[in-house]
Amino acid sequence: MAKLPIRQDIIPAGDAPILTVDTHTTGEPTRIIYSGFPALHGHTLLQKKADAKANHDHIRRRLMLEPRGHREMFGALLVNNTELTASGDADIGVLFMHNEGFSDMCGHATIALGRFLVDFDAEACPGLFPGRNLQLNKKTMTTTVNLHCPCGVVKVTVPVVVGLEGKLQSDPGKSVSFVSVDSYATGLDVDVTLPDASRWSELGERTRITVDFCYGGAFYCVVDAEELGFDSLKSTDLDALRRAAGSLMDALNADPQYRQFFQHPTEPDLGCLLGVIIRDTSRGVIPDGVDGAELGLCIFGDQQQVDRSPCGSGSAARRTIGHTKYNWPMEKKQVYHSLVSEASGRGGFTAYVVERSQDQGDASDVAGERVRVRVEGQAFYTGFSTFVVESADRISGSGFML
Ligand SMILES: O=C(O)[C@H]1NCC[C@@H]1O
Repeated sequence: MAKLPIRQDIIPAGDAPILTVDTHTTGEPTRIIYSGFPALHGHTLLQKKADAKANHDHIRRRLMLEPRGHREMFGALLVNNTELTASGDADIGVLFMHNEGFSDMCGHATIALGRFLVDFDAEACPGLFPGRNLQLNKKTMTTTVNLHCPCGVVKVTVPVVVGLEGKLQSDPGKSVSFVSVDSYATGLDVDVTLPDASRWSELGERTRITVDFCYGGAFYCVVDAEELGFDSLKSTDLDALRRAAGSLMDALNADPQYRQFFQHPTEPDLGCLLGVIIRDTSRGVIPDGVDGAELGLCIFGDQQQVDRSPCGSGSAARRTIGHTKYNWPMEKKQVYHSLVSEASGRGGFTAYVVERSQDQGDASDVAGERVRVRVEGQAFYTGFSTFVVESADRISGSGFML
């Protein structure tokens, strides 16, 4: 363990110290775990995810929840050997985690990982990404990393400069981008009936609302703020929005008739509704060089975690809705703002369709064609940590959330 600033032999309780690099992407944290997490059993990334859930969830809780984290923390565990790194289809794997479990795609974390996977010092992280062989595109001054996420391979493009000793370093002043897996709408203008137990006060007397469902590496229910009974996203009580999103999620998960809108065509394990994205198309600062903007709020997971970023996988899903429902031209660049980027005028995610997917799969389970969406955003380093649990500490080993 690195030299500690205290005169104390920290005797970790069983587990090795865990080393992380902390980042934020438009305010949304990503705690990148690069050393100390127990080796995961299984050949495939999804098998390793199942092992992490079954046998090491206490460590997820330790790193995501208090006192080391908080209810809005997000994490990314690097996995340097998966079935796709073995086949050469990916460079390195990742498992995403948050305050109540693991998720299958995360765009804001992917943007942060793009920088870290270019920047990390191989000597400080022995064994991490052993096959790292970054190719420099001198014309665009970028390099790419093929990231194996649970949803599939995501191609990450990182602007770089040639830094110390001629090694590539990410350029903190430019946006990292990624091209996500096939994105497609699964339901447009779907009527949802809300049972009394799943209604919220802002609905008034209404018992039905109309929503869209879309996949952008994770499944989302996308709905306008007004449809939920809120006049906008700007001056609204975040807890009221959290309650409404939680009630809507409960109603969608409880009623089998809606299951069709978030079933994965090939991997049952990926068939879950990650969150609700509340849209306010009346707002959104339009930066130079883009065609449109909208404000949104991604509320995800069973604990209604609130994404501070515009949500990368959600931006891919929403841009796909623009393509499918509103027939936007593929090259139309839309900026997706969160409350943080709207307030600061910086950090919106730009998304546009780069291609129609070659394999349109089984058209019966989608509400429009499958497309590939590029999402761009900026991430920054915020800290570097060594996390331990002292052997006498009987409180914090598995985290807690009040
Ligand atoms: O940016 C994203 O895609 C993620 N942010 C939190 C919830 C989503 O997974």
